[in-house]
Amino acid sequence: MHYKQLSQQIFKKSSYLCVGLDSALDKIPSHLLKEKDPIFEFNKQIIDATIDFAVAYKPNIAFYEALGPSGWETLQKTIDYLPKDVFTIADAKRGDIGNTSQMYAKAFFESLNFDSVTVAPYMGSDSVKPFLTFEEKWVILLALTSNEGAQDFQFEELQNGKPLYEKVIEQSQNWGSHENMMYVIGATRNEQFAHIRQLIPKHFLLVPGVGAQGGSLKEISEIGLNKDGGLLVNSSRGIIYASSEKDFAKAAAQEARVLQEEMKVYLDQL
Ligand SMILES: O=C(O)c1cc(=O)[nH]c(=O)n1[C@@H]1O[C@H](COP(=O)(O)O)[C@@H](O)[C@H]1O
Repeated sequence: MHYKQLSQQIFKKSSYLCVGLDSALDKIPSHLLKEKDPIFEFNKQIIDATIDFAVAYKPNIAFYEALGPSGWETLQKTIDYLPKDVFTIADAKRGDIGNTSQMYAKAFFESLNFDSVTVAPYMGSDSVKPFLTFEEKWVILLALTSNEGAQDFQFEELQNGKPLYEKVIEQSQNWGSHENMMYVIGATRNEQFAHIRQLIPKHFLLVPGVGAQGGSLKEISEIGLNKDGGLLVNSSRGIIYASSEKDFAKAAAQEARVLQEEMKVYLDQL
């Protein structure tokens, strides 16, 4: 998907919500377990219920890999089920020496036909660039993550006084452009958010960590939105596990609607 198409979808739906499909057999409602493919049935109902409120979907690949070969089938069915006008993110956090990254890119962009994949920057430019050679496909580079362990390396101060995550952002900018690269910035990082936005005013930011991890949609939106939208805010557990009963899809729709309605307020202020 092109930058412009994504931006148009955001204004059409008045939403920059990404629904995280972190779907696990021990978390989905028990009545679905009798289905042939319980996770696909769950995803299908979640997608149907939330599609009016979301512009992107992000299956976290770990949840599918954990199921073995059938998990990959479920993932493929889920991605095929999603309408073509939503932005799809393979949350796989990949990155390796060049020829291996090339294969990861083929797996997610050609075989599964995702629009984007999350990539770790640790191995440097030659591990990321192979992902950037595919038309209309995106790299979403981990920059400043939402988890506690982000303190271990990402905030490490370099000789020039800047934190490591800032170097990642600055150095990676010439690997691609704002039309094929996004950055992951955790919603729990609002103290750093304004400065990051200054460094990369045009890039889309994928922001996980609202809902279950406690990030504030208001603060992130006020700082992070730009004239093209510029944000994809993810919630996984807060939406998909809003209820563990038969009404789970309705409850997911309600959670997604609440986020979308708040997003509309911020978009209308642009
Ligand atoms: O790359 C990600 O999506 C990601 C980066 C990050 O810094 N923090 C983070 O939580 N995530 C992912 O975003 C999702 C967050 O899920 P919830 O906390 O349930 O909304 C999970 O799939 C995480 O793997």
